[in-house]
Amino acid sequence: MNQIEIAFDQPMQLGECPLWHAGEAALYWVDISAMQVHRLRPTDGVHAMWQLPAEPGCIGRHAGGGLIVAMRSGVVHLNTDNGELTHIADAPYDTATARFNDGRCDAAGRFWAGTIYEPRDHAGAQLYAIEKGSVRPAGNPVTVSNGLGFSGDSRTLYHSDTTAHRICSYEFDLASGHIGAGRVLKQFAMDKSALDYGGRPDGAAVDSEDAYWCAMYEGGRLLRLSPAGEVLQEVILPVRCPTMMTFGGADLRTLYITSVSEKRSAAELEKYPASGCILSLRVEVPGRIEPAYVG
Ligand SMILES: O=C1O[C@H](CS(=O)(=O)O)[C@@H](O)[C@H](O)[C@H]1O
Repeated sequence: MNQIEIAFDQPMQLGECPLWHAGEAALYWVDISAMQVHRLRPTDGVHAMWQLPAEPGCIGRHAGGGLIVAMRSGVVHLNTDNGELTHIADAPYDTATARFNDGRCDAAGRFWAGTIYEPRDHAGAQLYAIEKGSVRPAGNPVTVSNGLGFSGDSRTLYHSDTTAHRICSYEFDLASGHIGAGRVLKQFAMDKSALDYGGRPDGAAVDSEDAYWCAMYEGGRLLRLSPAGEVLQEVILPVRCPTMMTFGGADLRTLYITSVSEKRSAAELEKYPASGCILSLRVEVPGRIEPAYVG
């Protein structure tokens, strides 16, 4: 197994949504709690940060340049040249109890963003498709929407509910954006106090062999699952709460992983001093270039 390295050593509070921009050879990600978007050019270490007025749950490349950003308060375009924000869509939920969470673009140029229902007492969150500035709910209600991904042929959509410890796969029609029949890809054990607790599924990325990489929050590991849900590989991490990964580098074989430092115990942070940092790991099978939002 290749060595895990620290790609960016300033800890994020709630690092999420790493996104490789191949055209810029740069890694973007968000710190949700700090209300920031970050960019790092790994070749020369140049780093930039944009401070936002609300928590960004997820980002995608925008075909016109810059990023689409799903913030608690609504969806915006971030001009990464001058920092300007332009409204795309209102938040389709009560911003007092929910915010956008994990998301990514599909190959037809839609942006998919799910929400997190913060009281976490019922499935009050939802996945949304954002297309030409309009937002529509899609898929089954969840409590914490996460793990969105697409197979290479775009005929499968992956989606997880972190709270339910469950990853599902659905039939997907790229032309219409319709989500069809689903099945459970993997159900994880839910007893958080068990000594062998392995964590719950957070963000994900699908590689070019259509394996589903999944960050196991509070599990301190990544899993690589086959399209049938078998565990093909496990990677133990030097953090307990990884949140998501993306494939980057010129060959798309560097996995960049975000993680969390906020609301973790002093003992955990002492044991895992890399908590919140951006980790990287060389892998055998490359990922794919992330599609962009076409507006
Ligand atoms: O806020 C977040 O927290 C969840 C983890 S959990 O709800 O506490 O289990 C994480 O999955 C999510 O991505 C993050 O935004």
